[in-house]
Amino acid sequence: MALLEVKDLKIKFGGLTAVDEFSISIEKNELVGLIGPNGAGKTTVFNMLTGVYLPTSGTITLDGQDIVGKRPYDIVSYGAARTFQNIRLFKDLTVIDNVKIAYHKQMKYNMIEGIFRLPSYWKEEKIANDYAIELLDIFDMKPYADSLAKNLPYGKQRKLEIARALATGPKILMLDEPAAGMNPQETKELMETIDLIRNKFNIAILLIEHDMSLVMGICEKITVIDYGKIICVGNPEQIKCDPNVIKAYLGE
Ligand SMILES: Nc1ncnc2c1ncn2[C@@H]1O[C@H](COP(=O)(O)OP(=O)(O)OP(=O)(O)O)[C@@H](O)[C@H]1O
Repeated sequence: MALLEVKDLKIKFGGLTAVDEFSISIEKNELVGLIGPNGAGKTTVFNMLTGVYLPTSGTITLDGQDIVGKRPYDIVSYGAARTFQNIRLFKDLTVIDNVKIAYHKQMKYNMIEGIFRLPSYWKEEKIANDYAIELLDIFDMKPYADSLAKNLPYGKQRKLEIARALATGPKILMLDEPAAGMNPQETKELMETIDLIRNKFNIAILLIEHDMSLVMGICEKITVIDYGKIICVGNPEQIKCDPNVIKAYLGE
C-alpha cells in the first residue's frame, strides 16, 4: 500500500461540490504536484487531507491508518505536515523558537521535569536545539536563528514555515504554494531546497503550485484538477501535451 491513499474524495459546501471523485496515491519519498487553475479545489483537497475539512465522502489512508474525521493536530502525529498559502508563524518569537515549538511534540520530558528543570529536561532541550539548528542550516538560515520571525524577508519566512513543518517529523509534507510572492531567484532556490529535503529526510512531498513551469522541473508525477475534478495524471511531459490541461489553463 502507498504511503498516502486517497479514494473518491468529495466535499460539498451547500449546493457547491468543490471537490469530487478525487483519488491520489503517493509512495514514500515521491514528489508529487497538484496543479490547476484558480479555484480548482487544490487547497480544499489539502484541507481535507489535513483534517481542516471533513469530506462528504471518500477515504484517506496515511501509512495504513484511516485519518478521515481526525483532528488536524492528530493528523500531524500520524505523519502529515503542511504549510499554508498565507504564512503562519509565531512572528514575535525568534526563528529558532519557531522551529523548536514545532519539534515540541517529539520531546520526551514530563511536566514535573520541565517545571523543575531536571537533567532530563536539559537533555531534551539540547536535542531540540541541535535539531533546530541543523534544520535551519539546511535552509541557509542559521545566521538568522536569533532574529524575530517578523523581521525576516518574505522568502525566508516561507522557508521557515517549511522548516517548522519538517520539525514535526512528517512522513509526508504538503506545501501549499510555497513559492507564492517569491522572486524568480528565491523560487529557484526554494525548488532546489524542496528536492534536497525530500532526499535528505526520505519523505514524500505533495506540492500545490500555480505556476506549471515550476512543478514541471521537480515533480515526477502531477495531478491536475479543474472545477474540483481530476482532468489528468501523468509525468511532466504527459501533462504539458494533454489537451484537457491546455484547455483548462488557456481556455478555448
Ligand atoms: N469553506 C468554504 N465554503 C464555501 N466554499 C468554499 C470553501 N472553501 C473553498 N470553497 C470553494 O471551493 C472552490 C475551490 O477553492 P480552493 O480554494 O480549494 O481552490 P484552489 O484551487 O486552491 O484555488 P487558488 O489556486 O485560487 O488558491 C472554490 O469555488 C471556493 O470558493
